[in-house]
Amino acid sequence: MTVPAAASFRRIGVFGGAFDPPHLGHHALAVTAIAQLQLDALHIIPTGHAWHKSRTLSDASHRMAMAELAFADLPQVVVDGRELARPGPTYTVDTLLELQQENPGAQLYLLIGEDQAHALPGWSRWERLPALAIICVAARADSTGAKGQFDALKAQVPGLTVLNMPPVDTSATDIRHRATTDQSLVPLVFETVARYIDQHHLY
Ligand SMILES: Nc1ncnc2c1ncn2[C@@H]1O[C@H](COP(=O)(O)OP(=O)(O)OP(=O)(O)O)[C@@H](O)[C@H]1O
Ligand SMILES: O=C(O)c1ccc[n+]([C@@H]2O[C@H](COP(=O)([O-])O)[C@@H](O)[C@H]2O)c1
Repeated sequence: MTVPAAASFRRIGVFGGAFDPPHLGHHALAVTAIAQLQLDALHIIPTGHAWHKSRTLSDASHRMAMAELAFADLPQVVVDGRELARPGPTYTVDTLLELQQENPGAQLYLLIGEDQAHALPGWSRWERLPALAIICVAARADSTGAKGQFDALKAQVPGLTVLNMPPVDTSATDIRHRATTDQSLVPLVFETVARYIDQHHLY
């Protein structure tokens, strides 16, 4: 894969999510993006008011703490709580505009999983996103067979890049279900995160 930005500029990844909890699929995506896109920094951004999710998310403090644990081994990562501090629904376009202002000349890379890639045309002011960041998509193992549609999406989203990573069959939904049914979480999350979930009686 060719790396699209000029080498002299900082390359900043932006990876938002509920992270309720952060799991090995998120971590694999982060590791892949740092290597393939040669990121200088990767902002992990837990979602504030997730207007697009029907369930109530765990408290922001827990999701921040778990994100710190889950990505602790990656020196490029900054766990960034800006969306948690924002009143009202949070939109990615506003986050990218802020990061662009804070980092003049940097190339931003927006990292999303396959499910969100297909939902992209429903995002707030989504047509503005390709001008703000190169959108990079990771395939998901639990996809509903919409893979071929990356081609259709590429036609709609200038610069859309597909990350070269084997799909990781993990979802936070599955982990929360395991927690409520007393199954081990460790194959799907790091031990530190599993311990945190247990200690704080999440899920
Ligand atoms: N296994 C995975 N492989 C690739 N991308 C993933 C994976 N899991 C989540 N993502 C992506 O990470 C981002 C944040 O996801 P999120 O925190 O909602 O996790 P989730 O597992 O999808 O959660 P839930 O099951 O509660 O919907 C989204 O862009 C999502 O597509
Ligand atoms: O900006 C939007 O309209 C928008 C709509 C849906 C999702 N997002 C962002 O996409 C990221 C992943 O979302 P999710 O639901 O998979 O955790 C997270 O940062 C959300 O804020 C953003």
